[in-house]
Amino acid sequence: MIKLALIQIKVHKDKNINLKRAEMGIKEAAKNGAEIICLPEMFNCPYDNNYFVKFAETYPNGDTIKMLAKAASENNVFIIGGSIPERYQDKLYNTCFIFNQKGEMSGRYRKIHLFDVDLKGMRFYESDTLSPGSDITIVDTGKIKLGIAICYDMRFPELMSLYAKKGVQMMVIPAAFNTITGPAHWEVLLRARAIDNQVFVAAISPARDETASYVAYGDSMVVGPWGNIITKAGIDEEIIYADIDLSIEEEIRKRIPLLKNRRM
Ligand SMILES: O=C(O)CCC(=O)C(=O)O
Repeated sequence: MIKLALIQIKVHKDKNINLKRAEMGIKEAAKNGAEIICLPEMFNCPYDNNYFVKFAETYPNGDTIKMLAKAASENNVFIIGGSIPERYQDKLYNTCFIFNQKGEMSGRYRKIHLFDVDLKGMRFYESDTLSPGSDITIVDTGKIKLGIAICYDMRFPELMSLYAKKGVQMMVIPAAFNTITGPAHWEVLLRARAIDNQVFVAAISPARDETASYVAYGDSMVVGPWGNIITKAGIDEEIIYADIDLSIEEEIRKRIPLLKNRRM
């Protein structure tokens, strides 16, 4: 059994408040026995192109990056650090930093599929300020192999299949769906990707803030490899926990051997 915690927090316009809230959440989750702790997409910065440039940080000296490394070692936990705007050379990325229990960076994932959409009533072009990443990121905690994707990435099944083919046992997806696509697609996509690939899927959203320029959906959840919802948050701030039992995944893969039966 591996104890997982998803920290669904509100994102404020003040970065320091976001860091304090995340730090407190990590401490609480660790005290409750969580071994792997996950934060939401853009947890340190409003999900808004106007803020990405101002809030961006560079590894290893950014405040958020230092806080995550310290929190991982102080609490002896593995942290999937949601995502933050990262400055690298002359570009900005939507990046997830991952730290092991010693506070060492054990992976970094830059969102591959940027959210460039024009929905009725909402236009969002991440590519106005951000550049796409190009590499998948797999981290081994010693107990479980995790694949990282960010939000819109979950709409691209071939990315998730690539992770499954490479032996990933759980997808961790920091995300921030909204109140238009959330009710329509969030749960269906997460359950579908879990069933497609017979993996656990953990998706972590910010809590809903109706006053924000982009209203995140909430409803963070952990889905099992059978497509069942193991645990689910509401729309407010909350930490949810799940016990991950990899023998269930093994059993499901034995019963329906998709990886073996696959012909393309
Ligand atoms: O795909 C969606 O509906 C939402 C995606 C999104 O908000 C994101 O990629 O940050």
